[in-house]
Amino acid sequence: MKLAIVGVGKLGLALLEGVTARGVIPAGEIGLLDAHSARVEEIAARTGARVIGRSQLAGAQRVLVSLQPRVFPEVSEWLAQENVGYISTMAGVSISTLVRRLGTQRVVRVMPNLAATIGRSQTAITGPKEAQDAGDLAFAHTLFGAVGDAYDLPEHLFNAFTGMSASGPAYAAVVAEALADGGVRMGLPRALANELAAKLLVASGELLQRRAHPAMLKDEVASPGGTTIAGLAALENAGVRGGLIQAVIEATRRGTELGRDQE
Ligand SMILES: NC(=O)C1=CN([C@@H]2O[C@H](COP(=O)(O)OP(=O)(O)OC[C@H]3O[C@@H](n4cnc5c(N)ncnc54)[C@H](OP(=O)(O)O)[C@@H]3O)[C@@H](O)[C@H]2O)C=CC1
Ligand SMILES: O=C(O)[C@@H]1CCC=N1
Repeated sequence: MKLAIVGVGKLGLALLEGVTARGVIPAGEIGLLDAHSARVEEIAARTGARVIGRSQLAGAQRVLVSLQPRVFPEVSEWLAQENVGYISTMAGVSISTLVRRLGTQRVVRVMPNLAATIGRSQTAITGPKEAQDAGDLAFAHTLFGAVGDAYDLPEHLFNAFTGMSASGPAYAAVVAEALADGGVRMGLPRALANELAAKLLVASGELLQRRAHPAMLKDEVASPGGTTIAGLAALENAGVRGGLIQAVIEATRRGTELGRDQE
């Protein structure tokens, strides 16, 4: 078994779908372990991966830990195996905590996001020299490179990356929902407003990638004395920029707290 995924929840499933769709690892070489046995049986049947139990973990070359941080202390008792490399997606959980609880230096800390399911995650990766020497870091780069962009990131920036990029799809969802609400408030049908909001976020993201700075796109859209600048002035009055900045600050702080809880 090349990879065991422990915790096949929202992120574990997104990664499994992204990885199997791209054929990085044959589905039959992936084991799935989760608390919800019926759900994971269905996922296994759909993807070609197989359900495994705790006793089969030792047969995995690498284990992807995609559990909530709060369950890690208890779970690490049976998760720890010899000659296995670990890759953790858990927000806030540091390399030193992973090493201590898993009893090995072969640990890689990653931070992807839900866009892995469509091959567009942005994933931060870090790990100690032992993980590099054992090929675990290279494996993580291959895995996450297949489901989006993979970045080497120093560990001290992981919580910031988490608070911005991993939490980011939720912020984008709130922006989309609020824009659609505005459209509905002004008379657009709900289904059309939701569709427009999602598509304009996708298209705006692509336009932003072709510009050196987000302000360039804003300035191109806003005609002097026109509609957009009236809307932008309202956003400034409402403190939307400050709200988004604060969201990243608070999410980053929460990552630090989650890490402290594990010490
Ligand atoms: N969701 C996201 O967008 C992202 C999440 N992450 C990180 O990834 C991790 C997983 O997140 P997410 O997928 O959202 O979480 P979920 O809660 O959706 O998934 C965790 C899964 O693990 C199961 N589980 C709980 N306890 C055990 C156990 N003892 N043995 C086996 N399985 C168990 C859960 O079951 P049950 O529901 O019964 O608890 C659930 O199915 C977190 O640490 C999070 O910080 C990182 C980046 C993005
Ligand atoms: O909200 C969380 O804690 C996880 C980590 C980043 C995205 N979801």
